[in-house]
Amino acid sequence: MATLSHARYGKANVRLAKVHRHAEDNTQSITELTVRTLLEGDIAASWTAADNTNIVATDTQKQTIYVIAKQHPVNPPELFASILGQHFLDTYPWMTKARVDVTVHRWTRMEVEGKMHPHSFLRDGVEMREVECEVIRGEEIRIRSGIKGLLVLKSTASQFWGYHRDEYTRLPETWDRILSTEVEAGWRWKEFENVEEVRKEEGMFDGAWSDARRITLETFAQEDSPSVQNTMFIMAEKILAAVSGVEVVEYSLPNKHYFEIDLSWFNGLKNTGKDAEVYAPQSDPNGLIQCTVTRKDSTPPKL
Ligand SMILES: O=c1[nH]c(=O)c2[nH]c(=O)[nH]c2[nH]1
Repeated sequence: MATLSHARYGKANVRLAKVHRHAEDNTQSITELTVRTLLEGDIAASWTAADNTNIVATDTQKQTIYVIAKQHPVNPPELFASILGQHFLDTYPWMTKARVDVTVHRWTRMEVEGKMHPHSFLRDGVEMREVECEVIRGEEIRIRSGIKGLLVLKSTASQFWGYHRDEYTRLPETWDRILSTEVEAGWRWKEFENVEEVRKEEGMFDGAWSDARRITLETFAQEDSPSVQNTMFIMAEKILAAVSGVEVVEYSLPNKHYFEIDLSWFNGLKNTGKDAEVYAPQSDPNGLIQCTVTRKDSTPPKL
């Protein structure tokens, strides 16, 4: 006989935008989100016995997302995710865990004739702010925040040498190369007792996001990088030093290679080493370098 060992379900890719009207200065702002909810609890009978009694339809979950977004703040996304997750547990006593993932899309205020425009925005890049949140009945609230899709490149001050060499090695050592990556960074918060505790600490979520983003960009730009590995570790160390509520920092960085092109076949044209100017950007394959950096002596949170 087979057993259902795990089941959860919900609505993914729920898109919503909320307009904030600021009466004081007659400006508006907008927050655009993609939300995913996943519920767990006493729901197995739907899978194993075709009994939907305890199934809160995924359509109901979607409608709930809209209603909660109307009734509560959607910023910071960590608080919105906690409120939504707690709502599902409060409303449906047979549910034991609500997982809520929120992606915030960029809308940056337009500058028009040298002034910030009151209600017009532009999408300046595909970078996203990410939140994963688990609200568990009788336990704590777990939150992981992050950045995705932040594409960066530096045209020098990146090296890679001293690595293991054997009969499979073709890569030449380099003391000057292009370095490019699409930043995926995440930070796991200490656990929160309840939504009230998340609300109390509301201000630190935006602060952590802007610190992590600033540290990532500054370190990338300023360090003469000996490897992606070392650069990402320094970024993570700095974030842990800057943001006290964070216990773990994770990075996942693709190494988006830019190959030198040997043009010596063309009348001895020099285009390698210190003469390199024209490069071939590679879409694949790419290096992929990941790390988890934990505050010393801390118990890492579970999410
Ligand atoms: O920063 C790097 N780390 C590596 O592990 C690696 N491997 C590689 O081929 N190039 C690079 N660059």
